[in-house]
Amino acid sequence: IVGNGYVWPSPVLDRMESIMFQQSGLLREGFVDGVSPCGFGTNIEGRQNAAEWVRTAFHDMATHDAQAGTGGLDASIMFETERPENLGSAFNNTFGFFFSFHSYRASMADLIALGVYASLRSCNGPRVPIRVGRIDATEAGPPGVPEPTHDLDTIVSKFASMGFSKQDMIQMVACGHSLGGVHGNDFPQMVGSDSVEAFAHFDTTFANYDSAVVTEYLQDTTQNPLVKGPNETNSDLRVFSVDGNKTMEAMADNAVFQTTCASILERMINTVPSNVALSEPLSPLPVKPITPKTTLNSDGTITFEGFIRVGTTERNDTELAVTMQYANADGTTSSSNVIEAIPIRAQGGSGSGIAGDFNYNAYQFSAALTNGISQFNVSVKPSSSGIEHYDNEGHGFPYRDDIIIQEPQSCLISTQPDGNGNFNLTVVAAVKEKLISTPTYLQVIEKFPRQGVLIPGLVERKVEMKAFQDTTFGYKLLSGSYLLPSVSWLTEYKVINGDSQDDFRSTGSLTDSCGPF
Ligand code: HEM
Repeated sequence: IVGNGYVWPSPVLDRMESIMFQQSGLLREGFVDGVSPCGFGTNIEGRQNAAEWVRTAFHDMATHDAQAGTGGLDASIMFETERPENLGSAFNNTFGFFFSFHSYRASMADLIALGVYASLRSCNGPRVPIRVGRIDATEAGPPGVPEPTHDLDTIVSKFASMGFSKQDMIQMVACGHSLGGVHGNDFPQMVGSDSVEAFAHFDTTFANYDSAVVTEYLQDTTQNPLVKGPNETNSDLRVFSVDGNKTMEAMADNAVFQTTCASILERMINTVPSNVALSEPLSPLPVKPITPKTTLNSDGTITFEGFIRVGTTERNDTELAVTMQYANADGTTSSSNVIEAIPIRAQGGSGSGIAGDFNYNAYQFSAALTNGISQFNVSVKPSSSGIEHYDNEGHGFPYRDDIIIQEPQSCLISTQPDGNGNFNLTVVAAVKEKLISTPTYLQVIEKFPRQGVLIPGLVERKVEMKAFQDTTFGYKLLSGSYLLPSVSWLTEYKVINGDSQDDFRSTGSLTDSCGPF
């Protein structure tokens, strides 16, 4: 039995793991597209997304107050882009890309942290471990980002209040300024031009994550405008030389640079408000159920369907036979409780990412209600070696059937908005009769626009679901409707009753018409 990393399901971990590792091929998320290749900047002269993403993480973290345990990587910078300390379009460019990934399960702050990982990986840099669970701020925090005009004492004391020593400060600045540079339209006096195209890089290898920013500084061949520019704005020179170049000399070796930067940038992105508990570092699950779905049919059977993603990085073998052994609804099992998950043909059935490759298998299986499924384990049989068993850290992969969202009977009427431009969302769910005595809710994540902030806010809305149709199978069908503002048509919803729920689904997979049961 092979370890699974974390116990599935987990709303945040599942979502962030997919965004982090499913980059191309089948079921691709495409997060790394924004920083690939490393020098990429939406083909706009003077832009490098990878550099902007890393700078965004620093500016967001930099207002952390270590003593008070407030601020840090909490996406408060969304509200702070007008401040002089946050000059430039880097931040809103970054949010513009993260926009479509932001959800109830993927906080902007976690996406900013993941942005550092993706940027460095795309630029041949080290792997920065990614923990998740950051919580987004709902308003601006106090200012406090160091600026190039600040004197050394001010910069040192700002890093100290974030919780970083002088040596940490030197490392963090050098590790940041390996990518990108200074924009003429933000700092014309430093670049000698105020044009958008004028982009003075920190080192000659700005599209490769390496120690050139350090070695060129030590050899005095550097063109870094924060070293060679006007005295008033030479902050890199002041920072790098504060200990007589000791720290910079230690980082000159590229291998040392990589490990030093992985470690200091990890500390940077894990600088969070004290009420945030971060997860263990994410690694790709060796076996992961993707979008498992249940549907109650009018003949009294239940259909279970979804995908099983299997890691294939360590194998020289894509001929994998994948089966699921399931337990009935009452927990009993039998040797005939086996579902075959069939390799998907589209795109070779495979996907990959910066941390490895996957194969996807699909299953669709109908069972009599009396049997049902409560959980399953997965077996993988490679063509050339023994069978592997995956049991979700001993818990089995749970499959709950006390609440079933009925997508065929649910719909999102996007063709006929009401007078205020709202779309009607109707969700029908089959709910076990034993739950009917207490209320069942449709819970919708509504997005709302915020003044001066590119990214909409998220708020949980609840409506009680009403009786819709009886069945003779021990379930009642309930229906709930919610008017979604047009900015919010693509969002997540779930159905919940006490401890029972059918987890978040995307409104994107609903059609325009609610069908009959
Ligand atoms: C004393 C502290 C720091 C000062 C004064 C400073 C200052 C600056 C300035 C003036 C720019 C040019 C921005 C523009 O032209 O729009 C810049 C860019 C950048 N900074 Fe820093 N920085 C500091 C620390 C850091 C740290 C700790 C990191 C990350 C670990 C970082 C990452 C970056 C990156 C990646 C860019 C390039 C952005 C781009 O190319 O669009 N900086 N920094």
